[in-house]
Amino acid sequence: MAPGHWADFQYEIYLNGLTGAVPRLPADLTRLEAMVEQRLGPGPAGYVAGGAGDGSAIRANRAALERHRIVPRMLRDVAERDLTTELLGATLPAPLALAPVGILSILHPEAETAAARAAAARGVPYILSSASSTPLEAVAEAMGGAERWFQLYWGKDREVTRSFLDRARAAGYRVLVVTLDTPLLGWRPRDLDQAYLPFLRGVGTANYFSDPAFRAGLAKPVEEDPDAAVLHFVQLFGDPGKTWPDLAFLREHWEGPIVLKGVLHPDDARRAAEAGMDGVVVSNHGGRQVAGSLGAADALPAVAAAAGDRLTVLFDSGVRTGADVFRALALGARAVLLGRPYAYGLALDGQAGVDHVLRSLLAEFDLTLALSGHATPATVTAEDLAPAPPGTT
Ligand SMILES: Cc1cc2nc3c(=O)[nH]c(=O)nc-3n(C[C@H](O)[C@H](O)[C@H](O)COP(=O)(O)O)c2cc1C
Ligand SMILES: CC(C)CC(=O)C(=O)O
Repeated sequence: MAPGHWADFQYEIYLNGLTGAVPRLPADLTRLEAMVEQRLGPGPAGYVAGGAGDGSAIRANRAALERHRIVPRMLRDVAERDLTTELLGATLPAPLALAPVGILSILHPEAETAAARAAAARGVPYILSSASSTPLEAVAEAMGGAERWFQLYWGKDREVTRSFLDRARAAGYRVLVVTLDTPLLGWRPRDLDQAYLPFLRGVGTANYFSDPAFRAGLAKPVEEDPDAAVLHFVQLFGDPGKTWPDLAFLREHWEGPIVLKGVLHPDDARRAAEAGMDGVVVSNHGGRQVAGSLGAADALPAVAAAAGDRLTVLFDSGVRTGADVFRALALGARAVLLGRPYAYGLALDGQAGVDHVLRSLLAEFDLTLALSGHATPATVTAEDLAPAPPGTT
């Protein structure tokens, strides 16, 4: 993708209109959630859309972004735009990666492989979840020559962790994203009320069940006693006993960049830098873990200030539009991770659906950038935002 051409998707859609063809998915990505609710059963749709407790953290994520209004500037030559972004030693076509979203096979049979292919085709990094429905080696192949990022659920069994890191390295993953905010699953009423937990049926366990260290911990092979294997997975999946000094183990066993996901407090960002980490993702896990927690965008400026130039700051939780990408950059992020919207695109139209979501978001971001007076993401700052008047969000 040539720099600055993301907005061409807009013309492509208009030109299709000459033949009467309209896109299969809407240009307004906020409509996807309702479409998925209609298309899939309440179990999978609820699992993806749902959040912790009363859903207040999901609402807080949106409110924290919408509280900031963009202040467009005029006559600043935005004819040639370049969205390329240097991130953790790589050049990305835009300040965007796809967030790790586990168990995608509840949404589409091609699951992570389809999402990885869609991202790779546009040069956007896809962060593969530990809780993938497809083994990491197979997804790496689907990524082709694109950047490979692996998200680690840092569980109780050190040998399994070590084995995951070895496998990820051998499969060409370069960046390790360590998710800190899910040592336990949050209280999620939509799943509880439907007794819907796909892991109990073995969904999302592909990396574990294919892992020699995991298999060594079982009394019988997975194939002979799958229920015992699931139980073992549930027991070792998260580790609420971990503390900051434990990061030394990961630092020792991973040579590439390490990014800690789920950081919301500036002191935690400082500790990440002290532990030799390379970046943080400011995130509240899409409001799925702590009901009542602050909107992730509310945490961004202070974490970015604490990170300074010691850490690369990424952001997710609530990104739905090109304007949201702009806001996150203005608040201090270098790039954003897109979560639920691409999972909805996958659910509705497989790889093509993810492609549609990616191109729509980046076209809208490119246009937002241009129409606000910027030719590159690097010049966007907090000066481009104004607070929404009280009572309007
Ligand atoms: C269905 C679902 C599964 C997720 N699985 C993972 C996961 O396996 N690992 C992880 O670090 N985060 C996971 N997340 C969190 C996302 O990476 C990201 O933080 C979140 O989706 C951002 O919120 P948003 O989608 O509302 O923007 C998951 C989120 C959803 C919705
Ligand atoms: C716990 C996982 C396997 C997936 C996840 O992170 C989530 O559902 O939020």
